[in-house]
Amino acid sequence: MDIDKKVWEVLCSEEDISNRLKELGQEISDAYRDKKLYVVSLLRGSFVFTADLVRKFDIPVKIDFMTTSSYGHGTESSGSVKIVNDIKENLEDYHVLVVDDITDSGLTMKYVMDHLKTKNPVSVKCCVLLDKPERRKVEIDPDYVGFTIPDKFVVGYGLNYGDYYRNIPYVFVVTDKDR
Ligand SMILES: O=P(O)(O)OC[C@H]1O[C@H](OP(=O)(O)OP(=O)(O)O)[C@H](O)[C@@H]1O
Ligand code: HPA
Repeated sequence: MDIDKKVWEVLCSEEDISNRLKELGQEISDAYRDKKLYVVSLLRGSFVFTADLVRKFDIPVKIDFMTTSSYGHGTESSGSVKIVNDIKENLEDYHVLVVDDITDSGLTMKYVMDHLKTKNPVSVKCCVLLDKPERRKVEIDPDYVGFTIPDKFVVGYGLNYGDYYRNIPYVFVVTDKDR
C-alpha cells in the first residue's frame, strides 16, 4: 500500500470512541462487580484501547499483557498465531477478560482464549474495540464490542499498517484517491 496515493476516511472519531468507552466501562464494571477481574491485553495493537478502557472502570482490576503476532507487515493474517510473550501469573482465582483492538479472522482471539482456558481461570471472556464479522475464519463472537465494522483494513488507535499509525487518536480506513 503506497500511503501517499490514498485518502484517509475517519471511521470512528475520538468523540465516538470516548463516548463508547464510557458505556463499555460501565457495562464491564457492572458485570464484574464483586468478582476478581484480570484483564489480559494483547500487545501490541491493544495498548491504546486498554489504557483508555480500564480508566473507565469503577472496580478494582489486575492488568497484564501478552504479546501475540500473526499479521507481520501485511493486511492478511498469516493464519498462524504466535504467543511471543505469555502471562506469568496464576489465573486460577480470576475472571479473565481478554482485551484486543480488533477481531478480524478471529484466529488471534480464539487461540488466546483457548490458551488461557488451560490455565483454569474461573471464566474467560473478551472485549474488542472493533469487530469485523464478515472476515471470520473461526467461530468466535466477542462478549463486549465497541463498534462492528465493515470488511475494510482499518488503521489508528493502536492498529498499524507497516508498524506505523498506531498513535493516530482515531480509527480510519485507507482507500484509493481515484475511487
Ligand atoms: O482476528 P485476527 O485476524 O487474528 O486479527 C486480529 C489481530 O491482528 C492484529 O494483531 P497483529 O498480529 O497484527 O499484531 P499487533 O498487535 O502487534 O499489531 C490485532 O491487533 C489483533 O490482535
Ligand atoms: O483491519 C486491520 N487493521 C490493522 N490491523 C489488523 N489486524 C487485523 N485486522 C486489522
